[in-house]
Amino acid sequence: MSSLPRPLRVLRSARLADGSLVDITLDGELVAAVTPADPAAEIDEASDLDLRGYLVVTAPAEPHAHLDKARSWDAARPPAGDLVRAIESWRAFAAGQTEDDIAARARAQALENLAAGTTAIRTHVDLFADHDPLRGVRALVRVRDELAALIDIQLVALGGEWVPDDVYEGALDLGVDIVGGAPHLATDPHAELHRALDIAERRGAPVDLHTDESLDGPLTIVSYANRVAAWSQPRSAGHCVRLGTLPADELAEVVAAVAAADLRIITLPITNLYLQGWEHPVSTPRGLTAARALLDAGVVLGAGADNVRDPFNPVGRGDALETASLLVTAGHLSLDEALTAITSGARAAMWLPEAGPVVGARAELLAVRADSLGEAIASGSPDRLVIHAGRLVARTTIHRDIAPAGVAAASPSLTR
Ligand SMILES: Nc1ccnc(=O)[nH]1
Repeated sequence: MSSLPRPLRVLRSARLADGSLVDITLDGELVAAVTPADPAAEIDEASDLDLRGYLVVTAPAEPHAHLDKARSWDAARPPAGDLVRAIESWRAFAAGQTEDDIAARARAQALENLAAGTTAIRTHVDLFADHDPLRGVRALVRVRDELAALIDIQLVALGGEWVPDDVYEGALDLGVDIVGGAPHLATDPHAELHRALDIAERRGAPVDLHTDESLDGPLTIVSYANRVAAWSQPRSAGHCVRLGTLPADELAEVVAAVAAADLRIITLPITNLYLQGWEHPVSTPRGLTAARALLDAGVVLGAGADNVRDPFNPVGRGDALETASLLVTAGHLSLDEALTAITSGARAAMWLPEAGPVVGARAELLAVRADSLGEAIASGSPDRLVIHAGRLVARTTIHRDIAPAGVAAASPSLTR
């Protein structure tokens, strides 16, 4: 068993998103103090970090991943196209995938996300329709437990109408945390919605459903919101791209029901901009939820990447700053709103406790080399330090001392 990374004591001279320069004092897994930076303070190499030149934000969380599918694009060789095509390609490929194959890809993807600053991931795991429906679940339970010191992983059982109740229950018995599903894909979407919610209710489990992932298909989210409104257990809805194409009056009613139920929404711009709209070659309507209307109604909005380099999406870097950048360009969110969606919004959509550079919050922090939030989101510098539970768990380094003078001069963020 390898030892845990060292606990940190003080992060010196970090810039926050509001522009202030601070020292951040940690106490175990929590932030104990955030005080104006003291440039004269001694740096203790054993327990402090010198963060001059870095912006420090709450570590991103990925509220909706499919680690079991990640990194299968090259081997699966799917044709380009929409959601139905992606599901078929994935199923054909998954038939030949062992528990070890799935675990290896999932582990590699979780570590790529971690290196980019993500310290919590909620991943859906497919329940298969074949001879061994739970091999993906066993693989992901293993990866979650192996990486527990580095990253918090939540597991969602992703079934469909082909998955009997006892397979869902088997996944929960193996240690899956959350009931999932994709009712909009079923022949009777409302019956499938209520079946998933019945299982969650029976088990007292949280629920996180793929919801209305199409531009013009079924609308189930109002029934979902109404059914869970009085629940005590956590509930979230991913995708919700159907909301993005509703007329304003209908959208207002939907958003009101979602807000009243404290149903938390997870938007997934990278994958949904790829998957939806193929049937419209000109002025393609794109797959994004109604982010502005949801935020204006006070709904919790988290943002993630969804699929990474698999039959559902050939691209993606496992980097939440890429998601934030798309929220600015495709979703017209402000830089601050985009940051919130990938950090505290994503954590709230996962029903995780508050984290970030705030007294009393969990010490989940990302330091990225940048002078401002705009620079961090725009440049996505790979020069990052990642802190999970008060410990340094990942660090990428550019050797500035040996960078040729011309390079340093041309790129101010390479100089100290
Ligand atoms: N967007 C997605 C829908 C269903 N399954 C996936 O892996 N991705």
